[in-house]
Amino acid sequence: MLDESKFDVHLKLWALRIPREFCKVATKLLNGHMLDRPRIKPITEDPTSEKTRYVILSERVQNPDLSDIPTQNLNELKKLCKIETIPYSLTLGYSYWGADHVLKQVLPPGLEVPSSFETIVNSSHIAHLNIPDELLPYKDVIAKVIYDKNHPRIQTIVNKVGSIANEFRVPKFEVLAGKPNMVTEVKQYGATFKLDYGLVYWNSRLEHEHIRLVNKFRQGEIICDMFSGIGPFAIPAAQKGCLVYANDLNPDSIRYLKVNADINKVNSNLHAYNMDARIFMSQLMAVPIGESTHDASALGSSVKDNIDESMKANSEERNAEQVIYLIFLHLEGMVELPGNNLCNQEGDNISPMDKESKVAAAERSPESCKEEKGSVKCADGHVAVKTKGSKNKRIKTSVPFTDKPWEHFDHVIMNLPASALQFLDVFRGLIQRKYWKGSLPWIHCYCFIRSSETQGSVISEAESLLNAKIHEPLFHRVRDVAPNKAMYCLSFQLPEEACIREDVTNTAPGSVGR
Ligand SMILES: C[S@@+](CC[C@H](N)C(=O)[O-])C[C@H]1O[C@@H](n2cnc3c(N)ncnc32)[C@H](O)[C@@H]1O
Repeated sequence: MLDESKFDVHLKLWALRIPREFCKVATKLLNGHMLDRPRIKPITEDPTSEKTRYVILSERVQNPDLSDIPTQNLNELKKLCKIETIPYSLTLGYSYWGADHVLKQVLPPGLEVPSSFETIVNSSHIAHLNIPDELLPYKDVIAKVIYDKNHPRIQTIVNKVGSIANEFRVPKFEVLAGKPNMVTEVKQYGATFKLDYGLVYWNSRLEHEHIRLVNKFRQGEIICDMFSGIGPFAIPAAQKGCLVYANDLNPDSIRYLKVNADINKVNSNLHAYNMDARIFMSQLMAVPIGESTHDASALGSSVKDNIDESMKANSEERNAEQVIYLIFLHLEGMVELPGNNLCNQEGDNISPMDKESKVAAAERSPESCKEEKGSVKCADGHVAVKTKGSKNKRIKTSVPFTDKPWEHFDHVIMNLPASALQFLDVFRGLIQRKYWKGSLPWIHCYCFIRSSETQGSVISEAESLLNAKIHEPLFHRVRDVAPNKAMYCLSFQLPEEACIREDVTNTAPGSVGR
């Protein structure tokens, strides 16, 4: 327990009682001789009369004859009004002192005082401490003081326990003071994110990176976010008018992603999935039974609309190919085969090829565009995103979504820096030439580079996982995470030799180029 009375400091001062209308002129004449303490007003009420005020004098004014104040100033004031000198006691208690002052007295000398903290963002009510080992015996008192000094802005004080070892990248926290409420709301560039800091990954320091990457996307583009978290890339991309397929292994992240899609009114162009990223990409590229194919034999052409009727007959075969592909990856140790939990948040069938459970734009009446959750879906699959009444910078546009990722997607985001590179082999033979339209996608793969490593070594690793040469890779330094470790974003266009498979019946999927 903290004995708050231990911090009381009693000051014996002098004050001048003056008519209240002379306060302003007295302030000028007594400049430099009034009490000068942070957060304390030197002119205060007179408890005995409404018509007078106390001007509290500085600790330096020791004599009741006021000989410490220049006589000329004092005489000028006396000429203007009647002044009366009275003793004035002031106690500066626990509530007056800042956290730094209090903790310096509480902690043993020589230990650094941890009066600063990080909130998960400025507007958040959660203060996040990183108490070093030598201060752990004092963690409760540190938390109490920081809580008392920052309440009500701060309502929960947490301390990170251990290092992040779990696959969801969620730090463990212990609540040291305040309400054990880890649910908070943060804002980034016009988007609102609700999250439970104890259940999902969140890092405010990535704010600039989120927006940097999203700025590269254009409205109407199709984005696959393999490790989406609660959506700091996915939601702004959807706001911009992209169609986003977002996935995360952590069910809580996907729960909050859906909440955030609702809050930001982008449900109509964001699909959320909860599975391993490898399975997600494979499922995304699985072609549905009965799906008509296009003669898209040449990569690089933008629109192919000659329907190849003969391919329809092969749809069952293609569906079987997707199953073979997953079994193949499983046998290779690349994926866990999906169990019953392979569904998205609404419990839909996992496959994005299931048109019924996805954007049903094509099934709508051709005459009308229907308004739905802040956007307008039209029969031709166009989505017009509204801006009215929303603070968010959503783009008013008409977006020609294909909603057939096996035909085309533009960008893949892979923000799992500790191991995203290892997932690059999922792109081997992922794209079937006969369905694909347009240019090949860009991959944005986050990684850490230690001082012992080079960008060249990262490229070598990526090329060996893709089994293809990467042309014109781009590295962007995101931030330093430790003295000899930095986070980078490696962006490159997926090489054709890595990702294209001609005919799955002849070539075992996933084995392309091995
Ligand atoms: C570093 S966080 C990035 C989250 C978000 N994209 C962001 O920028 O804040 C990595 C995310 O990957 C998820 N994750 C980890 N392993 C995964 C896997 N095998 N498949 C899919 N998601 C995974 C974690 O749950 C976590 O939310």
